[in-house]
Amino acid sequence: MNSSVLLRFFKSRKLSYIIGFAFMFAASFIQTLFPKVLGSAVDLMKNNGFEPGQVLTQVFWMVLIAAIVFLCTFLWRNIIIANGRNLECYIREELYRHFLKLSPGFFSSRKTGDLIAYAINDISAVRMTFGPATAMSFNGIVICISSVYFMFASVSPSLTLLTLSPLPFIILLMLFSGRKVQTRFRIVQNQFGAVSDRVQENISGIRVIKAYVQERSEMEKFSELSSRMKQANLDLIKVSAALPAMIEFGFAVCFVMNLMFGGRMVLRGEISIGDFVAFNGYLSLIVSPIVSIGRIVTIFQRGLASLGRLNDILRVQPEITDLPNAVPIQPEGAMELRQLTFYYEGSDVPALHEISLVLPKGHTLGIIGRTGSGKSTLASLLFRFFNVKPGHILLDGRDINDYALDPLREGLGVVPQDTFVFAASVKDNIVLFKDGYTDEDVQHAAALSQIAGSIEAFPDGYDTLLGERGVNLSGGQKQRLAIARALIRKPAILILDDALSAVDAVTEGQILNSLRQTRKGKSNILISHRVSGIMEADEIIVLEKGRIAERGTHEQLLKKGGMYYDIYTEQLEEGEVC
Ligand SMILES: Nc1ncnc2c1ncn2[C@@H]1O[C@H](COP(=O)(O)OP(=O)(O)OP(=O)(O)O)[C@@H](O)[C@H]1O
Repeated sequence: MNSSVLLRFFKSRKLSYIIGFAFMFAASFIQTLFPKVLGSAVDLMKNNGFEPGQVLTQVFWMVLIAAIVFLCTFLWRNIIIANGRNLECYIREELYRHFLKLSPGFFSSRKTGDLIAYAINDISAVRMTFGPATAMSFNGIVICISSVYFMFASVSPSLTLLTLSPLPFIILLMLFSGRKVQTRFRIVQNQFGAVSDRVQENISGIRVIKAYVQERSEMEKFSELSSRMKQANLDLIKVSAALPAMIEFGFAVCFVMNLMFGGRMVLRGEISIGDFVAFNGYLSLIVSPIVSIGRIVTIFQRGLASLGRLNDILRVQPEITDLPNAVPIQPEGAMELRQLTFYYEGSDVPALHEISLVLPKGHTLGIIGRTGSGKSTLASLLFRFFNVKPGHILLDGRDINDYALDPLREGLGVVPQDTFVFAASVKDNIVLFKDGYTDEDVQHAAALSQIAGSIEAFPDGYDTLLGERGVNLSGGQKQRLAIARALIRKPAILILDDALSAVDAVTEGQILNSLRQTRKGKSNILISHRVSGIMEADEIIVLEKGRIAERGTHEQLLKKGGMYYDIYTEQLEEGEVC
């Protein structure tokens, strides 16, 4: 998938790449004409009674060469480097699109920090490889080949061979140290990952750390990680610092050899002084591309490693997708579960076991049960966050797997246990960045969920920023905001997953009252630990270890005197039921 992403990108920008590389070729090649013209000018000046006009012509050529090289370099840099940025943006969007397609199970098995690293570090490494590093390689190859050609063809083959004889050693040395640098660099990167993971985890869990007075021990662990990272960096510097010095030494040997052997050839009249100057110019021209080889190899190694990592991620297939003949319609509100059994991956204990029930359109189902009894699992199966075999969940008589995912989820509304607040305005948090809702719709949804008063007390009302950059909400306020978010969409089936646990009994009553009045003809599934949250439902099921232990209306269940009755009396004594 990923190589085709690269190919698709290159194909879509074929023309600009061809133009960019043409300018780059022109710049690199024309640059190598400069030492030759300089040499000719020196030869002209050396002769007695030289013609100033002839020298001026050479000067003109030199200025023209410099101007063309400047222009071509400016153009190719703009085209190729800009294409690198476009590639980065293209892959990042592909990756993000892919992330959005992946099923929740994928995200629970990966670290957030790792996924962020894909989107930032790896994509940036790929950009460096297929942008600047590729350009530098091409540029360097053209400069080196044409410089060596001119040294060989227009100065002296024997001098070229002699002077460049240290080059293979320099290149071998660079490749050898490059590998060492690469290994040590990988250790630095791993240490960096460990440090940033720790920082991220500690910042997210700062309240737990403080509450359990863990600051000192966390600091000690962090210091150890930080020292390891420092040591890894020092080890890297030992190799990387020696490399440029060794390369410079190698080139110094080349220049000294040119001075010795080239100088002798000038004295013997085998080459002109202008040739000697031109030769020096070519030698200077190839220094920079050859010095860059090590860096380019490192960039390529990193880029290819990152491309491999991205490939692995992009190859992960979303577990939950539309069937080929999926129907693009929203459910209308009737639900039936037939012998629904569900195991989480890797678990041999069913989270739900042979659940059968019917929820007619417009009815309300209450689900109560102890923690871990399977309540939230049932809610997440309705959203197809996990796959269920055909025939076990039916919506309006149609198997849930036959629905296209988007309309299915658009027809459902959920208020999950853990409410997520985006770093955005209150209004955007309610409409979820969708157009098409009026201010009145937003205010109405907020009023129904009993949050309007709190919002209006905020400095900027519905425009108040929430989350990291803005106001922090209490647990109960967050829950009510999430209820407004679900209500505004007027879903055919509304699922409140313990969504009133953080509000007081009076507010809970008010919200349930609003629901009864505004959701006539629509279905609701109320999941709660508290009897008060579900007692008015048309049918209540009591879940116990994934099975339906009891079912009926509130009155029927009380009469039964079973588990529901026990929960009710327990909560009555604790004052949780009015
Ligand atoms: N993603 C998951 N992977 C594996 N097991 C899970 C996962 N989510 C829940 N479980 C397990 O499935 C069982 C049912 O969990 P579920 O969250 O549905 O319970 P619950 O009734 O909603 O609990 P609570 O009232 O505490 O929210 C539990 O044993 C739980 O450990």
